[in-house]
Amino acid sequence: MGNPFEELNEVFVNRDVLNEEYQPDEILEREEEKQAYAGALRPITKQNAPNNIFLYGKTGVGKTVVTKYMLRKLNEQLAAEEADEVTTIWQNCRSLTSSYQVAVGLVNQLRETGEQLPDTGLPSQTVYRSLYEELEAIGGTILIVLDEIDAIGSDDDLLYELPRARANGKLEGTRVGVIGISNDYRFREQLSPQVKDTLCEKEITFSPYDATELRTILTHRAERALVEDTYDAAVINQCAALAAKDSGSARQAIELLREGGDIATERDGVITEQIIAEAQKNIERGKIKDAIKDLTVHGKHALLALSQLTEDTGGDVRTKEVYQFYEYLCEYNGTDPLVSDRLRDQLDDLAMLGFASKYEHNEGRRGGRYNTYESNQAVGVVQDVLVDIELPDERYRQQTL
Ligand SMILES: Nc1ncnc2c1ncn2[C@@H]1O[C@H](COP(=O)(O)OP(=O)(O)OP(=O)(O)O)[C@@H](O)[C@H]1O
Repeated sequence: MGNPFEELNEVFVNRDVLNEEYQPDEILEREEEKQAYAGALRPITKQNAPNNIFLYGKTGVGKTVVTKYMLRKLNEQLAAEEADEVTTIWQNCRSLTSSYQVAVGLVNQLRETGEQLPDTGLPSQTVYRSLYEELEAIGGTILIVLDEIDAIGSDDDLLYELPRARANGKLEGTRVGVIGISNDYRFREQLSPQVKDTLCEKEITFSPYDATELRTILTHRAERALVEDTYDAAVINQCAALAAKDSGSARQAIELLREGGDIATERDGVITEQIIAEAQKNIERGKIKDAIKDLTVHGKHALLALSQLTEDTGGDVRTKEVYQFYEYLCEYNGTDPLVSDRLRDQLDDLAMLGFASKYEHNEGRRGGRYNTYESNQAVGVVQDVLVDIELPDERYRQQTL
């Protein structure tokens, strides 16, 4: 028997080209956005104060990749002119839900391990002072990129403070510009007028890609990632069309091609349209599993109970039946169950998230009004993900209920 690795039919020349972290040397199909970005960054090349820039667009439409590209090009330009390069600080704000946390995140990026600030407990002004000290120590022009800036919510005074730091005498030798990135347009709308005026000094909107644009981006990647003749134009078109129809996200299109490549490598080394259809199903299944993992502990118990009952009864499960099994399941696993009204909320949430369907019944005076639920997920899939929750075996279940 040969080495199992030799049995694979490799389709990739360089699979990393289809990875999220890959930095393409060319940005395609974003000419207008690059122009607008260059315009917004231009004062820096003239030794003037930087603008603040706000980028908005749905997920996967190139906000990050274009920003990284533009910052690289900016420094290349400055180096060519023998001017001082700018310093960039990239802060993802995903789990940072206040100005305090973002400021601490920034300080800690700039400090050694032993000198980190605590996540809570200091007065905000102390944290801001530390931040200004760190920025002043770097000097020159500093661009602070706040990715997923919407996480900061309404606690946005850092976004007021930072751009005004120099005007307010907090910084002397340093110029700071903020680049905020978001895929939530409501965030921009809810900003206080003063913050909006400064942060959104220059705004660049990234629209979803259409199928033609995605085809260009994908073709360029495929030429660098895949062995010739392991795919054809129809496969590229299919990935582009599926992603354009769903989200307009280049990430989704690239992911489809990568997953297709993985499947083909385990088969006969050719990516076909059928394989891309399979890849799409795999990715969707993966997303469902991730979403189940993200449910609250009660959401998980409720979903497991509902999917088991859906399988046992064929669907249309009444709330009180779900409750009975849910309560039992919680106790079996050592979790305190919610009261039945709160379980109803959990079931409504599951329906809203697409995990379950809810049916409203009204049988007039005789039967009254009631709801039934049905799980859209097979109990096997749910149980595969929720390995921590034990489902008692059927005989035991029948006896107990
Ligand atoms: N115009 C483009 N040319 C080449 N690659 C692109 C282009 N646009 C997006 N990509 C690729 O698509 C993927 C997603 O892009 P990116 O991370 O920039 O999206 P985003 O808008 O920042 O999304 P999110 O809001 O989810 O962070 C990356 O792998 C990126 O390299």
